[in-house]
Amino acid sequence: MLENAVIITGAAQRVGLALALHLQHNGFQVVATYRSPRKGVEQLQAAGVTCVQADFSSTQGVKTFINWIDDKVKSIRALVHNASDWCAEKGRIDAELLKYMMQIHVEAPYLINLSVEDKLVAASETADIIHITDYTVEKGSDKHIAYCASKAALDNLTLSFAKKFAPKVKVNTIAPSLLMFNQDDDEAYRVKTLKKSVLGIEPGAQEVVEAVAFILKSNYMTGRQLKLDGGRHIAF
Ligand SMILES: NC(=O)C1=CN([C@@H]2O[C@H](COP(=O)(O)OP(=O)(O)OC[C@H]3O[C@@H](n4cnc5c(N)ncnc54)[C@H](OP(=O)(O)O)[C@@H]3O)[C@@H](O)[C@H]2O)C=CC1
Ligand SMILES: Nc1nc2c(c(=O)[nH]1)N=C([C@H](O)[C@@H](O)CO)CN2
Repeated sequence: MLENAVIITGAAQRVGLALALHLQHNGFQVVATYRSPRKGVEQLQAAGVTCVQADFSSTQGVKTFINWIDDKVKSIRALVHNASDWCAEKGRIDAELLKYMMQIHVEAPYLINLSVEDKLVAASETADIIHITDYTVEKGSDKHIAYCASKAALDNLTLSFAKKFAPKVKVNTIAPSLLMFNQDDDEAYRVKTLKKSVLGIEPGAQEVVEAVAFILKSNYMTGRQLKLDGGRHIAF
């Protein structure tokens, strides 16, 4: 069974992939979830990461992953809830969209956290849970309403689980604004988005890698947020 595992959800691409490879190369035993085979999964496997197929869009999918952890993992050093789907309303009035956003951003972290408390406490040092949210939690979003509400709920889980799991487990939020554009983001969108912060850059996945590294080394931060937003809150 895996000991002191670092579990990262949705780690087959972009931020999760960069984080998983960094931590694996730095001596941690990483477990990465993915939905569909792709180049990133091959990269992770080549680096020695344990890759697990998991889809959190249903309660059964979450429970299947929890059962895998129960069978294969003795203790957990860190649990990073990175898996996410950035869905916009696009004019839809759709209860299913809100349910889906709450399913993957809230129910999955909630059930997984509650189910693995014993394995977090069994780690050889203080363990960490990290919830990756979004800057828009503090401002709202008129285009990603359900997404933003679900990330706000995820941020609130940080407060509850930090209280419930102290002192053996620290629980914190990383709240980014722009990290990485998507391939289909056009030039006009990129220019507009970069102007939203006073630093005006696309920092890339490394910003989250450094933030996670800080939290893992911290002995005194829990129930708090690291806001990685280029000063977006003071831009206007
Ligand atoms: N990129 C950015 O600029 C910003 C990102 N964030 C947050 O940072 C984190 C990382 O961002 P980024 O790398 O862009 O994320 P992605 O949009 O690339 O998604 C990360 C992963 O989530 C997984 N995922 C999506 N839906 C499900 C599901 N139903 N079940 C299981 N896994 C799922 C996907 O795994 P798979 O591909 O294997 O299906 C995907 O690889 C996210 O939480 C995001 O909300 C916040 C602000 C800005
Ligand atoms: N799961 C994801 N969440 C978010 C993404 C993404 O690509 N995947 N991207 C953003 C944007 O970069 C936004 O922060 C700036 O336009 C937000 N969340």
